[in-house]
Amino acid sequence: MSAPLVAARGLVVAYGGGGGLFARRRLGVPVLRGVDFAVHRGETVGVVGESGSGKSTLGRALLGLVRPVAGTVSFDGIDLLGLDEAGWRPLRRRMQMIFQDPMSSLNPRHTIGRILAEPALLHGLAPDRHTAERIAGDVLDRVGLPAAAIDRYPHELSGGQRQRVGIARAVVLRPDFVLADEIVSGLDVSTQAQVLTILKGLTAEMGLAMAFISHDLSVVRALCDRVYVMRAGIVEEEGTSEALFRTPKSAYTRMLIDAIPLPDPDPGWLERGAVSEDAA
Ligand SMILES: Nc1ncnc2c1ncn2[C@@H]1O[C@H](COP(=O)(O)OP(=O)(O)OP(=O)(O)O)[C@@H](O)[C@H]1O
Repeated sequence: MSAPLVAARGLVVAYGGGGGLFARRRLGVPVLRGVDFAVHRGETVGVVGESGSGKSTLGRALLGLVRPVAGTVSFDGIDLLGLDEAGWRPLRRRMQMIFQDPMSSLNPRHTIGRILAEPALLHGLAPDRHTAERIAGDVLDRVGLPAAAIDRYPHELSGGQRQRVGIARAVVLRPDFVLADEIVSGLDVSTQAQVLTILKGLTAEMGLAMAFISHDLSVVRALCDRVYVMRAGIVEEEGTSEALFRTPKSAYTRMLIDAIPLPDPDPGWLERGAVSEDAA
């Protein structure tokens, strides 16, 4: 297999060091305790595990938002831990995040058009405002929102529509890698299916790599090529979705799978999720 696009090796993260002279000595118990992780180009990788197992911390470390005390993180072969601000600049466009709560990550005073057009201008994907607005319109259309949404504000949209904007804002920059952390957990099941269908289509179309953090194993099963199971800061098990859900190796993974409320009788739900759009 080709070299991974995103890779972490021996990752150790501990919170609570604070500042001060003896900060290093005061590091708390590690939240990640030697994690190896990789996402290849075009691959959607799930990260599951019980609350507090370190999923979000792993995601933050991959984007350089927390600094590990040991281990390495690389993106497209570049050692992220050795980068200064100038080194990060060209990478910021290429690594994007979709947040759980788009309401708190979208500027409430900006229209959807501005929220989408500004990053395109800022990162030089559009030479002028007119082109940026056209790009914004195209992306809105791609996530199934009507053209009129361009003049709306985040609070004027439904939760599902806002999450489509969150996805649009991530992909408008044509990134190589997207981190999605619990992005559908606040939505009802049918809206979840619509949002995930859009995401699945976009990753396939754009050849996007994605790390998809979720506590919902049935969603991960339907969406992800490969899965990491986290437990108390380590990778308990890793495998293709097919193998891991069919024949889990560890008792912990089996327990998580057994805890899925009802076995999905219809594995095709994700493909058909976009049938009833809430885009109006
Ligand atoms: N900023 C922080 N400062 C201190 N401790 C933190 C911080 N962020 C997370 N933690 C702790 O690190 C551990 C792992 O948290 P993390 O959010 O990575 O887990 P998670 O698997 O994503 O959990 P959840 O599914 O509940 O979001 C938890 O014990 C949490 O309390």
